[in-house]
Amino acid sequence: MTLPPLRDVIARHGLSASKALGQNFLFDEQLLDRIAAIPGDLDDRAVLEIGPGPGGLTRALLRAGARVTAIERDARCLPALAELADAFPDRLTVVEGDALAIDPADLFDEPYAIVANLPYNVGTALFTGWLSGKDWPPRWTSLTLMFQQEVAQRIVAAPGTSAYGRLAVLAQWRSRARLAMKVHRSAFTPPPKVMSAIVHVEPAGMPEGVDPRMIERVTEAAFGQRRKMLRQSMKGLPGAVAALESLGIDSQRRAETLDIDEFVAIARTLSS
Ligand SMILES: C[S@@+](CC[C@H](N)C(=O)[O-])C[C@H]1O[C@@H](n2cnc3c(N)ncnc32)[C@H](O)[C@@H]1O
Repeated sequence: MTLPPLRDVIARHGLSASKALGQNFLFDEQLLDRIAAIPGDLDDRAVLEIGPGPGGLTRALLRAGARVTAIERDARCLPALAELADAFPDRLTVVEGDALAIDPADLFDEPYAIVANLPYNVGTALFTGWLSGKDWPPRWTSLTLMFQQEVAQRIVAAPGTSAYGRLAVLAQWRSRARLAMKVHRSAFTPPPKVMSAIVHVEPAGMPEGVDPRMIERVTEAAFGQRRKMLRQSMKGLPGAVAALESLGIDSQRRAETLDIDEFVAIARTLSS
């Protein structure tokens, strides 16, 4: 199927990029097809896309065979997306609204992959929300999300590195997170100031006996004062210093030296 070039779609619908909505569009269809391939075979799979804009990534997902539900906040993009829905009958549903105010579980009665190229602040807020859910495994099967490269590195960071912190523990304690692709700033129109990267996350087994809120409280305390020794930074969390001792974790260590299993063990001790 031949679709009009994305630049023509933008020009015809007058979609000048809005800075307030964090709009940086991707036009390179080969790049978009490579991004749509990251979640794996999408043929006849349900996909939630957030922030389709003029529909570049959307058309790549549709080409890959996905059935796409897309949430877009900018009403100016709707006519362009309606044209795409006509070109792929019964395969694209567009929901106008703020993704932060919509529960995706209400839009699907089957598991779905989430794919998005979002503004930084919205992306991080949605990401932490999706990873913090009480029920595990979640209804989503994977997250494929564009971030500023520096944020992507914090998500996949290993212990002992300066990028390792709350985001890494949140993304890795019951999921596998990998940096799937770096995207040069020049690929976007208009180009953002910083480089971007796509992170791919899949749910993994949930460690037993750990309250997800406790993981957050432990990492908040430990990394809240990341330069301090644990015996100092964890003082404010009742039972935490005793938990370190019972687990044989030296309280003179600093947060960034603890691996994910050690954070899980501390949270488990405090959850019981
Ligand atoms: C970086 S652009 C990406 C557009 C397109 N997916 C692409 O890759 O070219 C981000 C898109 O997210 C939309 N957006 C921003 N905040 C949103 C929100 N809270 N809910 C839904 N969409 C949002 C913007 O209007 C814009 O279309």
